[in-house]
Amino acid sequence: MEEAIAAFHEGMDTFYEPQSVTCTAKNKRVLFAKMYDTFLKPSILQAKLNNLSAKETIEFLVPKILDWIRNNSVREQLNLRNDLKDNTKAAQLRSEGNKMFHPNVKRYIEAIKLYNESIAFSEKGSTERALAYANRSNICLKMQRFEECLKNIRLARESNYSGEKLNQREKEVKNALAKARNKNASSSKISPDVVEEPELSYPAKENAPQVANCLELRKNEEYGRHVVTTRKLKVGDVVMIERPFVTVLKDSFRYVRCDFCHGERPFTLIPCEGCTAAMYCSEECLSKAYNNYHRYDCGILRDLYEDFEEVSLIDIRMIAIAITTFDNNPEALKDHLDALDESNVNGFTMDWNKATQQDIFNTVHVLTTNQERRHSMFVAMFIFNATILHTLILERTELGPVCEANPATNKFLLDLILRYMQIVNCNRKLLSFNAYKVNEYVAESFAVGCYPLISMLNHSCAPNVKRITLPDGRCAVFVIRPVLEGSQLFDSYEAGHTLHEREMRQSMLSFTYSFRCTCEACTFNYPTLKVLLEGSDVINSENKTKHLYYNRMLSSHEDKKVRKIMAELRSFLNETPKLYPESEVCFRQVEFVRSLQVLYNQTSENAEYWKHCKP
Ligand SMILES: C[S@@+](CC[C@H](N)C(=O)[O-])C[C@H]1O[C@@H](n2cnc3c(N)ncnc32)[C@H](O)[C@@H]1O
Repeated sequence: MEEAIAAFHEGMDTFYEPQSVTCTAKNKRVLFAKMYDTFLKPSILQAKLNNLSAKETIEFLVPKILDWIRNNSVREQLNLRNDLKDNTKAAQLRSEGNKMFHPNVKRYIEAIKLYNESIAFSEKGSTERALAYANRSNICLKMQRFEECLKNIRLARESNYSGEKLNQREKEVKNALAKARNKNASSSKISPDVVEEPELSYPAKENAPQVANCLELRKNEEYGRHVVTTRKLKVGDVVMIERPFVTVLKDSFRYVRCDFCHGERPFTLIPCEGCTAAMYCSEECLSKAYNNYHRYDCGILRDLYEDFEEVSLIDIRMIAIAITTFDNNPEALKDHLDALDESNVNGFTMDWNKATQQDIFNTVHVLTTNQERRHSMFVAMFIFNATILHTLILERTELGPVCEANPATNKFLLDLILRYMQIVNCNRKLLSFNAYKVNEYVAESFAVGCYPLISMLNHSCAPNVKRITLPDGRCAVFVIRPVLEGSQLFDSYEAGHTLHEREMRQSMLSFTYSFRCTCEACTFNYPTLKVLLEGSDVINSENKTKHLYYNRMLSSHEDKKVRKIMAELRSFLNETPKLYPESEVCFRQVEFVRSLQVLYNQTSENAEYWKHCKP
């Protein structure tokens, strides 16, 4: 068992960015391991001896885990606490921001993040809030973001800013703005290089405008539900473009992006007045977020970010969306689900043109949980997390009194938290953008979400499609290897053979997704790019030269150049008689994917910010 726990930690750390796993989240795992050793192990064994099904095992374990959590002061040990505004903390954060802002330091991006956090912690109308906005206006001025500077001056005044400094700054900004406007009016306008949005390469299904009509959903013993193409597909084809059902920002973007639309708006974020964990780009996003989900995650969001892994964050947001979809009435949601015939829900045949929010919700509710396949230890860990989350929701949201009055609703809520935790665990996808790291662009994820139809794609370590996040959060599925008519489409669950060794991929896939991968890359042990690069034959050295050339072009991030090489790479991949995984084909495919990211992912404005900062 220790091995399983070690694999569990290792799996988590290897694949889910250890830096994003907070100290308390690690504590929580240690607590879980303690509980496992003290009493869970024999209980699970007993469930096995009694031949209990996964569902019965859960019913059997829930009360035991609940008792253990209550009797072992788990909440205190995890330091879970109400999220309150705190002007002292706000002042501290602002002073750290000032250090970053200092002319000798000039780390404006870090300073902005700290000022934003200070704004989030400050009380409404407080001097602290006014000062943080005023400081943010100063950075805007330094970075020549004049409109945003004026907005911050307005926000500072609305927060009762009383000093003189802002009048002078406002004058300065207005002058600079007038000058900039005159300059723009007199200079000839250069039209920006607009990259067209990708579109489906084939007519859409009549019932589902987000899917090409050549895709069908099938089901078999080996793969469960899976997606097959009824026509041959070429590299570069776009076969799905789907909107996520739910998304959650990653921790490191909370003070940079809007919690609702996820736009990168560090200079103008405004805080939620109920918590310190969510900021928005506008009153409109703030109110949409509140009505769609935040009324249920407001009181617990900070604890979720600090003490739980991302699965729990998305889980709670899904619960919140589910309840708001049913007019904030958990009992109506329960009645709906009691009456739902899950086997009849099929996102590929449903009419999306007429679908209600409730129909769309059904497609997510029936995503796979893998409950029957999952190792009991992991089921127990989900129960442990779900039980803590359930307690927090009861204590800190309006669902508390509703559940107290109705034990059936109370149990339903816990069951739902547990179900969605399992769904999220094996269906979540990363949303990516082109981040700028001092002097180069890299693909990075800023959020995690769930998509109803894209979730039907199974995994291969040598996939034939690639998901690309578009700037509005939709995900486009591009073909990256020629696909024969009648074949299955395979995505990669962030475990491609070009990056990870077989052993590592297989342990992650079995750990998170509960299946043993038998894809071609696992069967024939395809090499990683590193191994291919280290090869020293003549073809490889030519290949390396080309790889360096393509990388240079890609890192220029110039649309025209990238579009040209994207077309070149696509033709090569469609026409080459060489077979995958010959090194040339692997390299060109990796470069092709990068060209799609450069062209279609949203590109951070960070490169622009850095011009004003100290390197
Ligand atoms: C995102 S879902 C994919 C759709 C799923 N097959 C279904 O029926 O809903 C992920 C789950 O599908 C199954 N799966 C994905 N790729 C697989 C593969 N290559 N072989 C077997 N099962 C796979 C695993 O159970 C995995 O946890």
